[in-house]
Amino acid sequence: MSALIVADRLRRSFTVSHRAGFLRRRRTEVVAVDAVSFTVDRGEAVGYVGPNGAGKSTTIKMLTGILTPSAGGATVCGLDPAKQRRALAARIGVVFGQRSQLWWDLPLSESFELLRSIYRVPKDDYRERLEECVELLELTPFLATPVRQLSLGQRMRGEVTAALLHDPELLVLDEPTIGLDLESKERLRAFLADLNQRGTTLLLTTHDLDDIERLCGRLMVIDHGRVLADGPLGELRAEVVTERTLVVDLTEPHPPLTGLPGVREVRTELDGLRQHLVFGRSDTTAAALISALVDRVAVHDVTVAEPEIEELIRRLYKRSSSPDAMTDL
Ligand SMILES: Nc1ncnc2c1ncn2[C@@H]1O[C@H](COP(=O)(O)OP(=O)(O)OP(=O)(O)O)[C@@H](O)[C@H]1O
Repeated sequence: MSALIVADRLRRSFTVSHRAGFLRRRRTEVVAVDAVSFTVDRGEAVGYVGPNGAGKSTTIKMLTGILTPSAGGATVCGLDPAKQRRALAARIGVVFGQRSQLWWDLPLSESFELLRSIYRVPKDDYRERLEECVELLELTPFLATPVRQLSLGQRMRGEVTAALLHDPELLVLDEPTIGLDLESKERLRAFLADLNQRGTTLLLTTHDLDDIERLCGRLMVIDHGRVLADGPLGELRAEVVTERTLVVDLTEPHPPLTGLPGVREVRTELDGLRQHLVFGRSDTTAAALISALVDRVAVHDVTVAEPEIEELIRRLYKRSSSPDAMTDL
């Protein structure tokens, strides 16, 4: 696999001035992104997450050539975003949830037509791609509607189409599902997952962790301008989540199922009809526990409960702010 994005000690600071007395102002430096390095291979789908002000948008802006790094550098599609912004624009698609690349007073279809000529997309290629987006994102009912009259969900489907008309290798999305209702979110996620399956690389920032669960094979967690964790969701889970819970539904109520090997805690519900067995990841496996269980009781159903992704990220932050905190997870 070849690297499509290489960030090499990317840094960006801003000088902000604030009042420091009656007439005095003081200037301070805010480091938004602090020597961030990573690579993204062709075909990956990477979620870039972190709390407000972590440095996500600033990173994305540097990777797309909107902002120049204060130090370090990046290569995207083999180009330097800061120096070759126009050439890069022809190779990547960018969707900012909060900003539009469409013309507000024009019908959606005319915005697409304008973008076609700006990007000099050959007519046949354009028609083919547009038809595909129109079908998959169900744009037909509002193609003739001026953009200002579209709902947020309709506009976002239009934005994604606009970003794909020139067949980019990489699609960068900043909060693509923000403000959308559940159905629109799901439709957009399904479309993006399919696009990635067919080879388009995705890099997205999001606060909606269902986006990550659904779309991203890899998660990068950033805070205070630094990458705290980087890896597949499953691996990050295994790193910081030391306990799992087997939820067991029995065919009839039973006293707490204590004494099973590796089980640290038992909680019961419904008079013991449902039991939560908390076990150490390194002490036993769900499979071993289930086979020990069926020897003792009649089991109706089992599920393994993983902590929510929000909890996972909270633990990653906690781990980075205090390495000793791992012991009490
Ligand atoms: N143009 C700017 N001038 C001054 N400070 C800025 C500027 N842009 C960003 N910052 C600061 O840099 C830091 C990182 O901001 P950034 O927008 O990259 O974070 P973010 O992770 O995208 O946050 P959010 O999730 O809220 O969008 C913040 O402290 C922010 O206030």
